[in-house]
Amino acid sequence: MQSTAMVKVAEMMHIVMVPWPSQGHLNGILRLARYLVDEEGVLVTFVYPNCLYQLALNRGQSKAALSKTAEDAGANAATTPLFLSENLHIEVVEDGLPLDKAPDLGSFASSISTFRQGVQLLLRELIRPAPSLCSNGDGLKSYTHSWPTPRCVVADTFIPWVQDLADAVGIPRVDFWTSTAAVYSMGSQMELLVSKGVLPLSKSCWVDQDTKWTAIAPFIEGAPGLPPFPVTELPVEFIRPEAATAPEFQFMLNAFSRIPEAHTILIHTLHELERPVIEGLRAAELPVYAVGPLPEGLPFTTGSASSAVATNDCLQWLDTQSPCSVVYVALGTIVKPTAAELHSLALGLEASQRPFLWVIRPDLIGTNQSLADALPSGFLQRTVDRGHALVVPWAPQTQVLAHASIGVFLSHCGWNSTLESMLEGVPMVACPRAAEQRSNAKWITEIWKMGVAMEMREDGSFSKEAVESALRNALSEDGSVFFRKQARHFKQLARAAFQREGSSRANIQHFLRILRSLNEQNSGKEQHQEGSAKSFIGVLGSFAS
Ligand SMILES: O=c1ccn([C@@H]2O[C@H](COP(=O)(O)OP(=O)(O)O[C@H]3O[C@H](CO)[C@@H](O)[C@H](O)[C@H]3O)[C@@H](O)[C@H]2O)c(=O)[nH]1
Repeated sequence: MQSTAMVKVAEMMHIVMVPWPSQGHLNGILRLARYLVDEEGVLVTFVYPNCLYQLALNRGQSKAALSKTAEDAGANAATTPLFLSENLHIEVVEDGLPLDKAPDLGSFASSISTFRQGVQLLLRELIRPAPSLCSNGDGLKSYTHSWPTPRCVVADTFIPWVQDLADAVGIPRVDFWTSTAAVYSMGSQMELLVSKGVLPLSKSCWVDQDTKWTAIAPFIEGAPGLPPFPVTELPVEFIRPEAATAPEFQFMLNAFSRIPEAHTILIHTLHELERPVIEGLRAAELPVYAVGPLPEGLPFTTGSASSAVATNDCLQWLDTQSPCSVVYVALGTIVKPTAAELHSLALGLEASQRPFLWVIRPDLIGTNQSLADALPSGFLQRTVDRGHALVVPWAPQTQVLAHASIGVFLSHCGWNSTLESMLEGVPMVACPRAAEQRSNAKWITEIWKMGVAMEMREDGSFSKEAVESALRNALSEDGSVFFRKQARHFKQLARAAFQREGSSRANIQHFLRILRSLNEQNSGKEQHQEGSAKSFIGVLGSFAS
């Protein structure tokens, strides 16, 4: 006889979630998983790419902390499902990526088949009607509990092949986008821009063919919800001179060209932040829903965020600083400033005469270099040794930003960092380096006006003077009052998103109603029946708001 708990589980909605294997992409979707489980009573099977799992362990997270059961703590991470809570099932899947460095688009492209195969096996396993207790011999374990067939697979926009896997098992793919609606809108135009011959940019568009950042190309028109904008605002991978032959370009083109196949699109943004763009995307018949900024959930969502050493070092040092005085500097998990840029940052920070907490990841320092070698001569003695600064390999960023001593966040404008800064009402100094960060920086500084843009040279590099001047502007008496007021306004909006009447909460509930309705429509039908995807579109239409 089934227990009451088992009966209840059988009635619950089950969703599979697949991130793109990089920290910046993992964080948002993992937060969504936790939210669905904790607040909406959904069962989630979450694919955790092995390279990120190992990275989290290496950064000081104990296996026991990653997995809440004693059995899992001693088991082989690559093959063992981890149970973080009764209703959140983490499945570590081999991704073929190197464990010693953050994966880039290039390395991911070459290892794609390993990850794809792992996800495919998992999906097939989950769709099996009856669970079994033994290993299936493919390195994946079968479940020991009977969760219902997944209703959909939510996957990062960068892994569009999940569409094929979802089609094969007869469930819809839901696209999860980890950046702004604005950049999604730009991406939705990529195929068209290629067919019109606008992209890849012709070499004649470049002032200097060795320069990655400066283009004299036309404005782009027609992106849903966006006014015409200069081509240089497109993500760097779209426009760099070597784009035509770069694997990243084809990779992006492939990802964005499969947008129309997704049954619904969840964007990790806030409706109130990007209303015209979201409305423009909907008018273009893209079923988008803003579902951010998702609250931080799992302790390991930010790598070593809960690593006791990093947390204590940073927070204790921040406790010794005056309110709103400290510059927090962190460039995310991928961006690699050049040696000259590291020097400009160091000297600009020193010249600003403000206390600072600076994250310098180990991979930013040469293999045979020490931290001191990577920085200007005597810099650490003049700053850290005198108690004016702290330099760490990794910081508990969300806790740092929440600390009362933080005055400004000098950031590369990665979207997670931007949302985290917004959630704490911290003004920003924008130092975009790659990907879609130039567009994010524009919104932060020109539209939301919650920070200062650092002046860039034509080739996209920056000087010590640019760092110093941006910090002085942001922290000047007038500047700090103005930017803090703006940042506080967005903090309120961001925090309201998941309150009772909050827009993102309502959007998530709306999305779940669509899935439930699909469930009802399909009840009594075969799970693998062709056409379930089409009926999903029908249901979506009837819910469209
Ligand atoms: O010392 C650190 C440094 C980073 N983080 C966390 O790591 C994440 C970094 O994410 P993000 O700010 O988005 O930067 P990237 O890792 O560089 O993210 C990539 O992915 C993002 C999401 O698509 C894009 O917006 C970026 O441009 C792209 O570089 C954030 O949650 C941070 O809290 C820490 O916890 N501690």
